[in-house]
Amino acid sequence: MDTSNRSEKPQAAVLSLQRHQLPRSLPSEQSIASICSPGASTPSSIQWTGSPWLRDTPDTSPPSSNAGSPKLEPKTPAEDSSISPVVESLDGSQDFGVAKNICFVGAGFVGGPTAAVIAYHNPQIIVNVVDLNEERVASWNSAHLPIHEDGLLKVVRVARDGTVNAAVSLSNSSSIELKARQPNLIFSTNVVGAIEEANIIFICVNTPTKTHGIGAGSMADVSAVESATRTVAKHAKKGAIIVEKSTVPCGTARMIQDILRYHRPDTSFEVLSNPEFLAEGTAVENLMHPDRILVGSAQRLEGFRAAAMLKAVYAAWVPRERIVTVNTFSSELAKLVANTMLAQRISSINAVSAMCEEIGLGADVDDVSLAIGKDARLGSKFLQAGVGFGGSCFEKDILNLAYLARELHLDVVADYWLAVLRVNEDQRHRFARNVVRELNGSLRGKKIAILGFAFKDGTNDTRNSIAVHIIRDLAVEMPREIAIFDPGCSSHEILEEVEKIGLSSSQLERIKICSNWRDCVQEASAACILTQWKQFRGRQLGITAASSGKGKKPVKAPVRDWTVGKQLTEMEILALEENTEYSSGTPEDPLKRLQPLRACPEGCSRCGTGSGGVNDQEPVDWVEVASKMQEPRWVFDGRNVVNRLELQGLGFRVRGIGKGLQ
Ligand SMILES: NC(=O)C1=CN([C@@H]2O[C@H](COP(=O)(O)OP(=O)(O)OC[C@H]3O[C@@H](n4cnc5c(N)ncnc54)[C@H](O)[C@@H]3O)[C@@H](O)[C@H]2O)C=CC1
Ligand SMILES: O=C(O)[C@H]1O[C@H](OP(=O)(O)OP(=O)(O)OC[C@H]2O[C@@H](n3ccc(=O)[nH]c3=O)[C@H](O)[C@@H]2O)[C@H](O)[C@@H](O)[C@@H]1O
Repeated sequence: MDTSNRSEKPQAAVLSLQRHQLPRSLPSEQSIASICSPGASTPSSIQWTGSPWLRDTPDTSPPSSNAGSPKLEPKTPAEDSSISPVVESLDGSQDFGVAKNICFVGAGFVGGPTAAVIAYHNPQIIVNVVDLNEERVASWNSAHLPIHEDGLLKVVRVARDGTVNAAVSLSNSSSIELKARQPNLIFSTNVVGAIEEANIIFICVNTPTKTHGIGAGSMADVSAVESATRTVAKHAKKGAIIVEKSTVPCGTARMIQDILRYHRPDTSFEVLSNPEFLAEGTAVENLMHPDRILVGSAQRLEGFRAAAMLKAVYAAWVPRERIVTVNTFSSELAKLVANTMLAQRISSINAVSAMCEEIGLGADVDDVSLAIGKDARLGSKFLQAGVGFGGSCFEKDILNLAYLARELHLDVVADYWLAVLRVNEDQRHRFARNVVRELNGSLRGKKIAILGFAFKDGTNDTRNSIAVHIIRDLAVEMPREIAIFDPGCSSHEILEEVEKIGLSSSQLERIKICSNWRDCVQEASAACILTQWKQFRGRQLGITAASSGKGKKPVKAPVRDWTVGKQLTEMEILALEENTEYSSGTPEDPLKRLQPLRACPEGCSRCGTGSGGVNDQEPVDWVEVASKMQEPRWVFDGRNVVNRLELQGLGFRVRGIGKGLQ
């Protein structure tokens, strides 16, 4: 990587960057400086190729043509975060308007569930969720949602389909009436129509890492945000509030504002940052009980008003003290930092796991996690060692944060964040190397079973799964077969990801996707557990082994006299469902208020496979696995989910993560 241009950067720009005052213009071809730290070893996939904020010639092009990261501007005194406490005093019940119609642009993993939960708790607000992807929208409108998340179907059914009148008999022989609820959640491809109606528009589109051009492999591609914003700019009604929900580089709210001004110079819009912190697999739980809701606004009266209006939407179910308001840049930065620091904990414990394995002498990373997690300053979460973190966000957000650091000439800081990724990459390679090494250095003629493809349990999301990286490493060894089974992902989702990793045709044809664990392990020499699905712990092994530990939180609804004839909130109805005795109904619908499930078209390919296209849910029977696998029956437990001693008792050789051999 060429670093020679660094000294040619305009000194004024450098100084202003140090004061967080970034020039607004984009780089010309000639002035693009490589920002790779001299001598720094970055992962091979990460190349610092451009500096989108540094250009000494004025940018005269319309904002809509600016590709790549947004531009940052000097803060005005009014935007100083020190005055943000003002927002805390605005509670939305004051004269700032009340949202009646909300639009989500982007019905993905975040847009769909977030819109559904907002609609669920705000029956008086119409929530439109729009997407360009017709198939996805059709799926949201069916009984088979495109996303597999616990509890999501019920939330969607209540808001999308409405409910029927219901009566509940209480144990004190009184009863209460639950009035029917009208539908208020609509999924469609009518992007323009929904934008035109909305008071609040959430932009919730994808922001992957750029794959080509300046900043390829490191910088966030905000082109979908730009494109959605252009549509919003053309069609939003006067006074609509635009909310940036996607995870974006610092300064994107300003870019959105620029696009809005360009298309609608005579109308002023407020842009808020409201990043999402849900984790896949626990999306509904996280949305129902968020640790915090973060709202970033411009630090002026209109910004505070807009923030207050958004706060009022969340306050329908989130305690006000959990709704944090800051300035827009802090909010954008906080999201990237949160993900990076969560990933950093995983890399830290995975680095320890590598040491445990090398030390030998029985050092066990799970013991270390347990011991350090008891320290209240460290806490016990995100200390589960494993085969590394996957998913669509951690890697891209770390790259995004490191890119910003590099832009700010903070090379040591950038390298510090990138080390989190380097450890993660190394953890995956180490795992694959160990498989090959334990199988005598060659996989030729051998079958390898992959148990788990989703990047974590509880989701059908296969994007950037850890499995796919390990499969690539193993495929190079030309095994007879690599068989993959995941209880949460459909075969086409798995195949789509596998096809992206650039395997040769002879490597690809050795990969087989199975719909149950029996076929997967049949005649395999080794089984690799790559996702922490509870089914993999096995029938014999109980449910006490390390797991993702998602307990259902008790519903904290205010206790009051149920018989008072006021319409109950959904939180209160949830509490009622948990606390009343009922003689009929189903666990999902104890009060019998749901509308019948929407009928599928004849021959629906997803009927019978569960709501998320889910495969065989039967727990793995390790006794049976032992009879099906071939010697030497290796189990490489990349998630430390099985009971090693019990499996060894069944004749398996077991290698976990961070388990020093005794
Ligand atoms: N997946 C996750 O768990 C989390 C994701 N995020 C962030 O949220 C954002 C969205 O992520 P996902 O929902 O996972 O992405 P996704 O890819 O599942 O969904 C994005 C959707 O936006 C649609 N879209 C793109 N351009 C559009 C346009 N102009 N008009 C209408 N629809 C359009 C796409 O068709 C797609 O369905 C990203 O910035 C991500 O980093 C934040 C927190 C959690
Ligand atoms: O911005 C995002 O997309 C989201 O990214 C993560 O959520 P997510 O990636 O869905 O799932 P996590 O539970 O964070 O798991 C990420 C990866 O880390 C792994 N992990 C997690 C925890 C742990 O202790 N060890 C570990 O290896 C998981 O198996 C998984 O592969 C964050 O947890 C969310 O707060 C954030 O909103």
